[in-house]
Amino acid sequence: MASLTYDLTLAGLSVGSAAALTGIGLIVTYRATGVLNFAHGAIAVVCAYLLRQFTVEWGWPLWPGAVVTLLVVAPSIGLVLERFVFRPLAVLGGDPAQTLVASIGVFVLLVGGTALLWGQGARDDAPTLLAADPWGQLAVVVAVAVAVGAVTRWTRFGRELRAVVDDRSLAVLGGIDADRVAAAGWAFGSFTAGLTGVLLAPYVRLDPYGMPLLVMEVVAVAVAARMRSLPVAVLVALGVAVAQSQLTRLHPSGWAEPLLQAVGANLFVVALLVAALVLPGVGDRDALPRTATARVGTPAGAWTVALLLFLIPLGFAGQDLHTAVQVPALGVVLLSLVVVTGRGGQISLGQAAYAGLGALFTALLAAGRFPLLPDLPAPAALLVAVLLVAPLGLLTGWPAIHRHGLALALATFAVGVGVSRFVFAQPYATSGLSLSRPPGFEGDRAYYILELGLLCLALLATHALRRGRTGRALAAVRDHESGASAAGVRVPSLKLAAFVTGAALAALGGGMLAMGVRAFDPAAYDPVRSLLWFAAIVVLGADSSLGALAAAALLVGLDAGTEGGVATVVVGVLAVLVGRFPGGPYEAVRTGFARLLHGARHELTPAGARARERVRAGASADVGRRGPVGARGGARKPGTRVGTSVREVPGRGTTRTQTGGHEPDAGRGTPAKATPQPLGPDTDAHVAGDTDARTGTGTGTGTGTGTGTATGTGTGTGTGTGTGKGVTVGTATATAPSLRARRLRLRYGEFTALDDVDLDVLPGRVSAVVGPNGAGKSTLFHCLAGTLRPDAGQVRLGERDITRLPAHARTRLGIARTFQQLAVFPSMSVADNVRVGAEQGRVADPGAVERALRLFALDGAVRSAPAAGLPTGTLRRVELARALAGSPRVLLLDEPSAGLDSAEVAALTRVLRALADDGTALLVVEHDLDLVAELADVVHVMAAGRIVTSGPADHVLGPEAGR
Ligand SMILES: Nc1ncnc2c1ncn2[C@@H]1O[C@H](COP(=O)(O)OP(=O)(O)OP(=O)(O)O)[C@@H](O)[C@H]1O
Repeated sequence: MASLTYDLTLAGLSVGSAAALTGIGLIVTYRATGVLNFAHGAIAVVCAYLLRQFTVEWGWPLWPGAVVTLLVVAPSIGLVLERFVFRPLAVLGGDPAQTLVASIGVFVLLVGGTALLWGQGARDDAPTLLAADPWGQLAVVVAVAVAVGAVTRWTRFGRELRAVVDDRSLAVLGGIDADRVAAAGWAFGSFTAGLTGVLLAPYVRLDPYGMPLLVMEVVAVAVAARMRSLPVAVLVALGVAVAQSQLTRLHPSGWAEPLLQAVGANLFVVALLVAALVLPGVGDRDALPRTATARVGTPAGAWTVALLLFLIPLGFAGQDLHTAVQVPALGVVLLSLVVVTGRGGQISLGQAAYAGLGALFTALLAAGRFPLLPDLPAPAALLVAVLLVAPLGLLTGWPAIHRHGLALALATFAVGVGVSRFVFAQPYATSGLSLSRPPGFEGDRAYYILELGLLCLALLATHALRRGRTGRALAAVRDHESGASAAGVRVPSLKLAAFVTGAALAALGGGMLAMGVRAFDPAAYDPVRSLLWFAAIVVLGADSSLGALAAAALLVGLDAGTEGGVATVVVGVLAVLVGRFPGGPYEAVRTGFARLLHGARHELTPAGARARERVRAGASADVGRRGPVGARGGARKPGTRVGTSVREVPGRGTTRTQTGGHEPDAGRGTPAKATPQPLGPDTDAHVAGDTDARTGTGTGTGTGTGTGTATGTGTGTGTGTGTGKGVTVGTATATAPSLRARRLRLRYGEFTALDDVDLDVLPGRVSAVVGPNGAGKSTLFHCLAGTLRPDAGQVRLGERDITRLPAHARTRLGIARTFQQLAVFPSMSVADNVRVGAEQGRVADPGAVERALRLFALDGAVRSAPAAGLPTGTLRRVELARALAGSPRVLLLDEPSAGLDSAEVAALTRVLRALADDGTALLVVEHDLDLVAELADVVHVMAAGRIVTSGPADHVLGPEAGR
């Protein structure tokens, strides 16, 4: 027994050494470049094939072949990738999601290239570099780990590496050549990949698809080491491998046997699931790159052309028709990615799992082998399978609630690999499950027609989900998750819904694929497919149903028309390039054609860009018009309010009176509304008018006060003489509640950021929080907005305790917010940005969109321009309009003047003041003391996590402030 233990340990150490090498390579590349190299396994396979080519095919001696493979080819692959794929991306801004897509592209490209060059079949004659005896391999691992540790710790290069890892931009400013460090990281990472490949190849099947996946399964080792510690990676690799080896000794009988066997054979997959789903996410950064999810405009007539192209196969016969049967089915699978990735912005590298489950369940149900369910006719089996798989979408949907970017990629990849190993690779699934087509549709032509029908249904479902309220909410989540949450979108449930719908569509497509070939083939739903499909949908227009159809046709057609692997290579090349072209490949092709045909780019400028240009022109004119208002407004004395109004809202029993001030130089300003806007019948609306928000020129009377009376029934009258302050934004809700914080405490580790903070944000008042950097202002703001939960204390809205409510729920109660860093939805038009706020806000008020647009002068050409690329001042207005469109009762503004010029600040001040006059409770966190003095009724000064002073602005800031 002792010797068996010893032998199994040795076997485990041998596998563990290869895993440790992979872990070391992944960590070093990640540390040097910030990229988790998904192509690591593919590089390993390329090197293994190359060594075999040198030695077996060309008859080279082993060691020269190994030296060329490992010391020349492998590092060169890394250098080429760094120079031509990842360095250009770093130059463009180093978006981690873009590099993730590129590394998946490299994976797909290398796997496809390997299949093209060496065929798709497995080889079992790979040369053995080191004997199965693990000691040699272990020695290599230890030597590599020690060398990396020594270089990192004691050499100049190591210091440079650490500097780049800490802060790349700072390191570059300090004179360090970050590209050289990255190149070295890539070269070393590729060397370890090559070494893993040639060491593993003799002991596993050398094939283009299976082996890269096998190598990538051990990414768990690097994740468990938090992409940081080499000793932890080596220990985890060896530990898991030895445990996996020892598990083969256990032979329990009964139900546990297959489970234990599956776990024993796939302990690295279990480790991957734990590392990706249970441990905190690594590299938890943003979602997908914009180019990956950019809405691709559909050229006129494209759907007609697509329809005709999809009808062409009806004229095919024989093998061609049989092949064509795969296209609609794959189209349905890819539509699932349009929902999840294209519209929802969620990375999903596990979609093949859902397609495979759909196929497997359909086959099992039709064969009467599904537990507890009777055998069903094929159509019913497909339907039930879809219903059963849909909730399993939570497997990836749940991790997506808290994970983004790389962490979500790993989680979904882990689920895909887990399902593949623990479900698809089990005897019941691999023992040849056949599947018949529905009666009446047995022939390929008839079945193709049935598929077209199902594809149309899937297109309709996708269309419904991408249009309207849900579609806008999904796009908002994709564009800016916190912004969406602040607008009131229920982000977690929407993500779950996207993944569940995606799983259902994938299951439908998977079942159709299986019926097409009349069998369940586990290889057709391999996790590598997930990567290929994801890359295909990203490069061919993620947020485009037409793109999904094109991708399906491309994947099936290219492989059928040429050699297997060509489609993979094409998709890989496109995915590698996707980050290089702003707007994605379509835009690049379109621009290229435009240049070729007309020699001028603008001639084919899409409508959105044209609108943007119009808007830019308009925006500058607009700012010009605002100039005088800003200049005048900025000079107003503190403590005085101009443009006073008296409003009565009998219906609500509210009377607020503000007496006006003196405007010393208002003569240059905007003429006031002589007659304040009567309130409409909808007295609940906060945003009722926009009389002169956009006018900034003219002659005023210099001084004066305005009065206005409005009734809740809309019959109000008003009189006024102007000072130019006449922004009327609607009526206050008489019952507008206060937002109150009591004894808020929050610690970041040992550091106390909030220490017993009390704060009241009252209706009709502007409260401001000021203080030095690090005082705790933002932390307090986040506690009020719901993005942070205090350790102790309470936040109340009126009588309601909202301390534990998330941000979107607070928005729906009427607490809107804006962000210091703009949080607009760049792919959406200005009007749609505002519409999201109206649809998800406190009250669904269809008129609120137009009112908010008018109030912020966004109702001209700018309304239909995509938000991406608009000037900061315009985007601030968009964000405010979105916040107001939800009819908030409390408005929280985090440094609202950031990025605005003085004219824009003055215009903003006017609108905010009017909102407060209208009954909204405003809280402003602001560094600009002039603005605070101009605007705030009450100022709270924070220092070291406490509110140290509170009072009227001129008391707290001094009478000179704001002059
Ligand atoms: N996530 C965090 N982890 C640890 N410390 C944090 C975190 N966020 C903020 N802090 C620290 O808490 C303190 C308060 O930060 P906060 O951002 O609330 O201050 P602030 O007054 O808004 O500063 P600024 O005006 O510079 O934005 C600071 O010392 C900051 O370094």
